[in-house]
Amino acid sequence: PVAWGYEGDIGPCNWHKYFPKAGGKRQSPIDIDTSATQYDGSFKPLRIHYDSHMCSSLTNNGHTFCMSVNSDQCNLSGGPLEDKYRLLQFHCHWGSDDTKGSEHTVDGHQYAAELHLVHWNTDKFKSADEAIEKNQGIAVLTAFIKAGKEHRGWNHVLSHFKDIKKVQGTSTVNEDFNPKCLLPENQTDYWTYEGSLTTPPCHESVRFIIFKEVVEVSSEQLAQFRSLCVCSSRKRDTGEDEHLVDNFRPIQPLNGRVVKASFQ
Ligand SMILES: C[C@H](CNC(=O)c1ccc(S(N)(=O)=O)cc1)Cn1ccc2ccccc21
Ligand SMILES: [Zn+2]
Repeated sequence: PVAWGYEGDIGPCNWHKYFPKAGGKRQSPIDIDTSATQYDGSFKPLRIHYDSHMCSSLTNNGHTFCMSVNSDQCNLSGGPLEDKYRLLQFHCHWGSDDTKGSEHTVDGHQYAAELHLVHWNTDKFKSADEAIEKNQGIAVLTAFIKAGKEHRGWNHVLSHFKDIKKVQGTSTVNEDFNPKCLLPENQTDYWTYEGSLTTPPCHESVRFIIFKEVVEVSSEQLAQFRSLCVCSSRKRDTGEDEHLVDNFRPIQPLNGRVVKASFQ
């Protein structure tokens, strides 16, 4: 597989050379210009049904941490979605300090981090690997994260980070954890638009649902995101680990797409 990253020759400006879809017309992330969003009164309530008795595994894939979920009881439907989607994994994007890290921006404002809960369309496709590259195949519930008060739910995930500090590290998470606790309280106000995977191969298969309410975690918890290492144990010439930070893609052209709002 072709190596890609977030800086230098393998960075986002060159992804299109090996991953042609990265140069497509409906790429993500984007800036949400709230003065240009269109209210859509036809959306039904979002239905987010997750159970917490699901065995999951947490991995450092060298680009982010990924909590894989293998429960067929974690489903998403309603809102702008025509079909039923199943939770596959969740992960985050963050920066090297609290002033940057989210992928989407709102009126040009970038948050400290962004949570992606990735679901695949079980009505239209037989597997996640098929859905990942097809239109309407993927739905990503998205929450912005800012530095503030401690988030106790996040500690259930962060407590496993010491096992995945190095790339390809994996840890099994078998506790009574429901990822719904990572979402904001207000789940009726969101923006939604059709985009792409924000990492190569950047398939244009994603409907983003982005909550307006921002989730708070403490600065110490944000620092734990940054404790992950991007390389195996390759030391930089200065001898210290290379940390996994600034794993957010720059915003992409809207190309005439309209961002819908579930609220006025
Ligand atoms: C893409 C897939 C690996 N990438 C993702 O699953 C993924 C999910 C969500 C996002 S985000 N940040 O937009 O939420 C980004 C990437 C590998 N893979 C699996 C099947 C498959 C088929 C062809 C090519 C690659 C394939
Ligand atoms: Zn993501």
